[in-house]
Amino acid sequence: MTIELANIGKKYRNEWIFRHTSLSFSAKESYTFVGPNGSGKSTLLQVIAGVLPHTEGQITYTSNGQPISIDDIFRKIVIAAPYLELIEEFTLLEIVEFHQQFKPFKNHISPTQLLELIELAPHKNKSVKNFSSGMKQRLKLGLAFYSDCPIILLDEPTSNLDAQATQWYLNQVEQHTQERLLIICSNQPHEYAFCKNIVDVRDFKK
Ligand SMILES: Nc1ncnc2c1ncn2[C@@H]1O[C@H](COP(=O)(O)OP(=O)(O)OP(=O)(O)O)[C@@H](O)[C@H]1O
Repeated sequence: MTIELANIGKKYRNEWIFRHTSLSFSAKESYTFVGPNGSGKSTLLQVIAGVLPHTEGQITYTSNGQPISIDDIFRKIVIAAPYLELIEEFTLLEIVEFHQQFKPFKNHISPTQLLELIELAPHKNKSVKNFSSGMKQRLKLGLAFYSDCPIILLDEPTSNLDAQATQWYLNQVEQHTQERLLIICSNQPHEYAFCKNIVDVRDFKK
């Protein structure tokens, strides 16, 4: 899958967050959006994910040379981000089962198997509202890494992760993103050191 941004802009009230943004994202490549706090990384990521509308310009998603409509793109993209909430009243197993109805896991992995793989199985009947922030982050990342989607978007992937969980994240990136288009938003070089394409969003502040 590829994504093409042509002259994209996003405005909140009178403020352009980014403008005249033209970028190409290729299949099986990794990209990181960098820039200081408030520079527009998360906004750009959410526009690409289709969860925020853009103000001007055009986004084209293509699979095997065929354009994909915005209505179908959500099945191709998975996003993990601090501001995207989990359903707190659900147990861990219920969340995973719910997620799988919309975005099935790779290799027909079952919800129970997923919990083993992301090392959260002992907590399967616990309400997610009682999870620590690091456990929630591991769950969001696990759902993203194991979903069978060609595009994976990660915002601040190691926020709330301890050193051991950060190493787990780096191992998962290596195992699960080689064949996918990966876009990260980050201010932490250790979470994107492997990434070849760095995009500074300050370049789109005009
Ligand atoms: N719903 C909104 N309404 C108005 N302004 C908003 C809204 N959401 C974000 N912004 C503004 O858009 C700008 C970019 O925010 P964004 O979260 O994209 O930055 P960021 O680069 O991801 O920052 P950080 O590194 O702190 O996560 C900020 O000035 C922010 O205040």
